[in-house]
Amino acid sequence: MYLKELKLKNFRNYSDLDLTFSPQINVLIGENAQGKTNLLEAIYVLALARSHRMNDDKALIKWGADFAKVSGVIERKLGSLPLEIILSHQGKKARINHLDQDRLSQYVGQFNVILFAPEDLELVKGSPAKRRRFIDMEFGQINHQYLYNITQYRNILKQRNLYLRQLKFHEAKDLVYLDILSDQLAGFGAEIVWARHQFLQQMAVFAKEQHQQITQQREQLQFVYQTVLPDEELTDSDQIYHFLQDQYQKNRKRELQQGTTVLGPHRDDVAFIVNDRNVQDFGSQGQQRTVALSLKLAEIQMVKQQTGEAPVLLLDDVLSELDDLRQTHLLHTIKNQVQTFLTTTSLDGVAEEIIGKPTIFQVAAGQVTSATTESE
Ligand SMILES: Nc1ncnc2c1ncn2[C@@H]1O[C@H](COP(=O)(O)OP(=O)(O)OP(=O)(O)O)[C@@H](O)[C@H]1O
Repeated sequence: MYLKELKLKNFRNYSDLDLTFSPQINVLIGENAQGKTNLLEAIYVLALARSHRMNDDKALIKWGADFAKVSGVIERKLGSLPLEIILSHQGKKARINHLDQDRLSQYVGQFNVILFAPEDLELVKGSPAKRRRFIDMEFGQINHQYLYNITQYRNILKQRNLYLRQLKFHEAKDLVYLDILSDQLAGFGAEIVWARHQFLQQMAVFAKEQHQQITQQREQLQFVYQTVLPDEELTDSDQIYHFLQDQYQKNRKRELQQGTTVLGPHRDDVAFIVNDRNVQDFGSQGQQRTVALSLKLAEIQMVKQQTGEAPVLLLDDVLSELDDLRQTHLLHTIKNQVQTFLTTTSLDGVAEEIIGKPTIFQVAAGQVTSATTESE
């Protein structure tokens, strides 16, 4: 799939923008703070109905404006698809083919994007929350049910934690209500753990292959999913459900003392093992970066496998962070296969023989001009 057209109205520093893109490589070139990342963010918002850099949608609305609109046309095997996201101070609206969508979990997944930014290079050594978010955003794009379960889990977890606090401070005492919440949480939690287990197993195969190629067979990458039960003991969602229920009973005293839910998929993590050692603790910065790159490339393959189409790749100033070997591997893998948007302040140092003849856009102070493509 690829993004053919993008229109922005009052999005960040863009008042009005209307662009048509190449299905291959699009380079957004400009000085710092001109709006290159804002443009990638708009594409991300069109795909996932939320920003990759913040939770507050209001920050996306141009200062002083009442609303922001991002619309685009996606070309897929089945034809063109218009998508639209409208953000206002009252909330957000999503439209597929000009029709309002009631549920954002239904909207997400029409347009698949993979974003790779310098902060992703921190994925391996960053906090577990970053890795959970990575799994949720990537898996959520290709599985509506997963996204729905995550939303439900978060809502119930919030209610349950609130209720545990009330019990802790003796503002409530009905333990039957706690049982009801525990049962609901165990239900959604079990589905999430089982889905993550399966997703990570599939993704590990692709990531291992990518990692081997980048390191010229020197390194073996493995994933270890760290959840409520050891990875190898997970058999199905029913088993996890009963296990969680049992654990909530066993930990009741502790939860009442702490006033919070002490276990469940909201505490999950994943460890990346290279040649039998955890890269988070023992890997060099270079090895950690290779893992991050292998993960991103594995995601592209996952989306392709699940949807039958390649996603769109957004590279936010990341090429300059990769050495020649990794840069070459990345560009070779995407060449002629994946529509790519790449932001940079300069193309100097980017392997020209691989990047080929991209379509270039100049970005300056919220204005984008199409520079002559080198192929013309
Ligand atoms: N809601 C908003 N309304 C108007 N302008 C905004 C808004 N949010 C951010 N900006 C402006 O957008 C600009 C930043 O753009 P962006 O983050 O896309 O930079 P960039 O071109 O990617 O630069 P860099 O290379 O430094 O990452 C800043 O000038 C900032 O003031």
